[in-house]
Amino acid sequence: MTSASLTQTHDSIRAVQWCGDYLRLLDQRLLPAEEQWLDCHDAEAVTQAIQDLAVRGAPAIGIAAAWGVVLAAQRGTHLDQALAQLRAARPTAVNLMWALDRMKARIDAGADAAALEREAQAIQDEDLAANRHMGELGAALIEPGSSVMTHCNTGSLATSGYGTALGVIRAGVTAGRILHVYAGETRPWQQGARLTMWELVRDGIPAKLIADSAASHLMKAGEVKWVIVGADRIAANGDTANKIGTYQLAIAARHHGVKFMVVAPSSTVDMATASGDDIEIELRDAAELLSVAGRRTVIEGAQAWNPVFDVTPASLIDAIVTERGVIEQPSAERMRAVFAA
Ligand SMILES: CSC[C@H]1O[C@H](OP(=O)(O)O)[C@H](O)[C@@H]1O
Repeated sequence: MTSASLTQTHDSIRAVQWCGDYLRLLDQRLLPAEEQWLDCHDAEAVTQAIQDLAVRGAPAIGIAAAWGVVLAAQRGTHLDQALAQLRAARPTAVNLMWALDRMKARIDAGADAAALEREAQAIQDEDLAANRHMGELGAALIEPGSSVMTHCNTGSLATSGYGTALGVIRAGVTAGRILHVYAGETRPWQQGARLTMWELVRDGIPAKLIADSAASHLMKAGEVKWVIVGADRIAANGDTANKIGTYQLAIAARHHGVKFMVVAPSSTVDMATASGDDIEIELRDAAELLSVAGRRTVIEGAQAWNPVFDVTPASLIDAIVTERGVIEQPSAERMRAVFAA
């Protein structure tokens, strides 16, 4: 592990950086206390970084995995083995499988390490372009002068840059449509508190952190017009898997007349999965709930259940924004109209 000072600021933070023969990741386990870079020299190290959440966020783990395949090709590692290891790193975010399928197609077509490097770079570049386009599309839905709420971290750290839901927020702030942001802390890993607030404060975007359990109270007070979230997998009928706690935000939003927006690139859409019932939900170590910052906070002997995603039914979503356009009141038919092969 090496440390380096951040050379970029604001939405140009690039947390996943290809350095020619190794992959450099801004270690998200340590933010905001420390800005340290983790250098991965082989596919095993990339797999480990994904499993341990040094790199996280659906698009970012897909991009990192693509670079992991390049490292395997450069080092002459058995490619099928590297692909299998990377694919098994995390189960819910389909961007991981999407990126590996794309790399596998190039391998099957006879691509060498240089050609695979070009493919991984294309995956990374396309994600940035998609984020910027989604930012414009999503921001246009928001009434000028609004406050919004977000959950987890969907910004530059979770993508190739700019962000999905946080990209809409960035574009909305720039356009004067969003005046204020509320970020849920996102227990237990605190992506909202540690990462989203880090990005918002660095950008100078007016924002307040709230406890996850304050969300309904905030909505009842009429403080927010939209809840804007990312996604890890969107099924063919529009059901959306995202960070645990998203489902209860969608229920509360509908109850209080607050609009609910999902923002994700088309690489997050899984038309082979019929509905949210078919999405595998990642269960992580109970220790993530039983401790805070590595310090045990719950009595020894206590058990915990730690699903890290949940599924929001399409019926609770007002708009799904991808780089291909906006799907309002999503349904299987409306999804098919945009994503049918
Ligand atoms: C831009 S998608 C980010 C997405 O990733 C999060 O999960 P994790 O931090 O566990 O990788 C979460 O579901 C976010 O919405």
